[in-house]
Parts: sequence; C-alpha cells; structure tokens
Amino acid sequence: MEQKDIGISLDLMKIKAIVMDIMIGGTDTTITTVEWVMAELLNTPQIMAKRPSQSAIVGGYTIPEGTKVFLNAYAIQRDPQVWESPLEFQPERFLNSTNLEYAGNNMNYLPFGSGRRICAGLPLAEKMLMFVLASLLHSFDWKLPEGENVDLSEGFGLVIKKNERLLAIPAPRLSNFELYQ
Ligand code: HEM
Repeated sequence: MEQKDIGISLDLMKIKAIVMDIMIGGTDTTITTVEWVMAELLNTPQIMAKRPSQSAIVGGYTIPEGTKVFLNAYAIQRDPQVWESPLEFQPERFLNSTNLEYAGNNMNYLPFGSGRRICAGLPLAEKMLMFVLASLLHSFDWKLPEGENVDLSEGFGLVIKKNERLLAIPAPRLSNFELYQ
C-alpha cells in the first residue's frame, strides 16, 4: 500500500500518550462518577428511594404513572394520512430532507427508534447499509432466475424478514472485476 507523509511522526511516546488519554478520558471519568453517585445515594436512603416518574398528558392522552407505553412504529410508518401510498416502493420520497430524518426527531419515521434508547448502532448501521448496497449495485447487474418473480410477503418477528429468501443472479459490470476477486 502506498504511504503518504503527512508530516506527523508517531513514535512510541505519542502512542502511549494517546492510549493513556483514551483510558483516562474514556473510562476513569465515568467509573469515578458512578462511584460518587452510588456513594451519595447510599449515604442518603431517602433520595435513593425516590422514583422520578409521574403521570403525564401526551397528545391529549393521560399516561398514568408506571404505564408501559409501546409505540407501533410499524403502523406509523404505514399510515396513509402521513405517507402517500405507503406500501409503494418510492425511494424518491426520501429525497425530501424532512422525510429522510431518521435520527429520532421525526415521529412519523422511526426506523432506529427515538429518545434515550435510540439504536446505539445507528452510525455504524447507516454506513454499513450504504456501503453494502452501493457495492452490490455498483459492481453488478442483477436479474432474477428465469421465470421467477420477487416475493414481497413479510414474515413475522422482532425484525420483519422476507418470507422467502431472495434469489438473484449477479453479473459483473465493471471492466476491472478481477480486482474484486
Ligand atoms: C438497519 C440497521 C438497524 C436498525 C433498523 C436498528 C433499529 C433499532 C431499533 C428500532 C432499536 C430500538 C430503539 C428504541 O427502543 O427506541 C434499536 C436498538 C439498539 N440497536 Fe439497533 N438497529 C440497526 C442496527 C444496529 C447495529 C449495527 C447495532 C450495533 C452494532 C445496533 C445496536 C443496537 C443496540 C445496542 C440497541 C439498544 C439501545 C438501547 O436500548 O439503549 N443496532 N435498534
């Protein structure tokens, strides 16, 4: 692999300093805070006993304290009052930046959830998905086996998988395909 000189040398001393930064900045700070909070809580049992939740009114509905609320993201993302022809594959609808917002601020589109329990892998997932799809589409022409149609029926589960596995035939479309083998 070609190496570029970017004018910064990385000797053993600097590597040790970076590792120390990561250790102290990334672990010691959090552990110390947890220890202090636990110590203060154990020292004041009346504060330890408090629970912060309380009844609230959300969108006109009273949510009594302690209620478990489940959000039906499946239905929201297929709501024809929000999405035009929601069951049609129309990727262009996401060229609109409001529709594309998937980081938990658009309550009509929540593929990664929202709030403090939002998907922890979002930054990795968006890069992986783009990379894998772009590589497949850029590197190959795709077709279905002779006489086959795509089955779009949904299975059931935590993640909605296809009922039938997708079988597709790739043909290399890049002249330098051997580079990928
Ligand atoms: C297309 C890919 C993905 C989708 C659609 C997705 C979707 C979700 C959803 C809907 C949640 C629940 C959020 C909530 O309760 O509000 C979640 C949670 C989570 N996801 Fe993902 N995810 C994806 C990829 C990943 C990846 C690649 C990782 C890890 C490398 C990951 C790690 C997690 C974790 C750790 C949680 C639990 C977060 C918590 O409860 O605090 N996810 N994900």
